[in-house]
Amino acid sequence: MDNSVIIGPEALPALAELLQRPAVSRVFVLVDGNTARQCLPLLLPHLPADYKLIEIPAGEEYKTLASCDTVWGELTAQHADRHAVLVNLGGGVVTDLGGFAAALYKRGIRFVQVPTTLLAQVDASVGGKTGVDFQGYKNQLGVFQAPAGVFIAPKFLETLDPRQLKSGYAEVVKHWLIADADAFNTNRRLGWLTDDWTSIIRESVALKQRIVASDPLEAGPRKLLNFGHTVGHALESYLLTQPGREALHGEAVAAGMVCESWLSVQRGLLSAEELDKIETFIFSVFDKLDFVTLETNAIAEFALQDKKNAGATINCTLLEGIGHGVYDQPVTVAEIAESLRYYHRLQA
Ligand SMILES: NC(=O)c1ccc[n+]([C@@H]2O[C@H](COP(=O)([O-])OP(=O)(O)OC[C@H]3O[C@@H](n4cnc5c(N)ncnc54)[C@H](O)[C@@H]3O)[C@@H](O)[C@H]2O)c1
Ligand SMILES: O=C(O)C(=O)C[C@@H](O)[C@H](O)[C@H](O)COP(=O)(O)O
Ligand SMILES: [Zn+2]
Repeated sequence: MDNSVIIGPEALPALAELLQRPAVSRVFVLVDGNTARQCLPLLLPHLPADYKLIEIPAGEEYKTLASCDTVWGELTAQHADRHAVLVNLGGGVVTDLGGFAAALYKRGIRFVQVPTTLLAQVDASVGGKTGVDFQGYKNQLGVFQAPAGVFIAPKFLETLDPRQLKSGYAEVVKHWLIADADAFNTNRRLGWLTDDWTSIIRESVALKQRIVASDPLEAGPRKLLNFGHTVGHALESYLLTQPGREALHGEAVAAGMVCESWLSVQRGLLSAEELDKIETFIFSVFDKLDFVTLETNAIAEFALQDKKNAGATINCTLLEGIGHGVYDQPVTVAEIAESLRYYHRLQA
């Protein structure tokens, strides 16, 4: 899968080189309303003069088939052929949706990822998972499809809102918790703010690539990358149904990691001391998500649609100690609801 990940100032010149190849008939650039204004100017010098822009509205609520319709409609109106390339310039919503739309248009055109949020640079642009939300369920429709390249310019982060930066940091912490205890322990002492995002991105991408290479289609070890997401996606999906209470993906995953760490303690896999370290670090970065005890059953039921499930069994990724994820651990809706009540009782 996408072995071609270029990180640093050389990323956009390398993209320009790819787009100039004779095998590329046309270049389309997918943006959302914010990346059109704040990221496109940095990319412009690296695009051919005759590129075409396709814009969708910003936000998770637009990660839908309706937005794909916009993309497919524009590609069709412009007579895009199979040699066209779609450049996805944005956060995880644009890279997930753009990759999915490209994979389906005329049974597949090439796409490249130019991630502009920390979350998309450390996680969403890498590994070939693409998709959209459907009927309120996260990434319910999607395909595994490798991009023709991933071009990561950390400079894009200069315009990113701090809340979005933190959201991306949750996936970095996830990578440490499942596979790198040393990095977790070092960074929890240093705190989350850094002036060297490039190193964090390089290490996170390398860690994710190693896991993806071992299991690109998520039959086994790739499920480690879903730590925090059984509960996190349930929370994110539930809160998306509550106007004004939406959580960012990373915020929901951060809460999910606390809940799933607690479940790991209940299974005897993780010690109470380790849970305490995880909670202390997570709450030093993230505010607690706001929900009430009465809502926990409704939230937990969203996990019945989790993609790791087998039949009626909800399979969760848990921690067998910090730095060691373990996948396919059955949990029940009642246990998930209990973990949410534990989270709710915690003092942030
Ligand atoms: N495919 C995967 O492996 C994978 C991994 C993790 C998350 N995801 C998905 O990614 C999505 C979340 O991605 P996200 O957090 O990037 O959200 P996002 O794409 O909604 O971007 C967050 C916000 O930041 C704005 N933005 C983007 N880049 C900017 C920049 N440089 N400066 C200023 N504003 C900018 C966007 O317009 C948006 O408003 C979720 O849908 C999640 O499910 C996918
Ligand atoms: O790359 C993966 O594999 C992941 O699980 C990464 C997750 O951070 C990401 O949110 C992914 O989109 C979740 O996928 P899903 O299969 O649970 O929808
Ligand atoms: Zn995620």
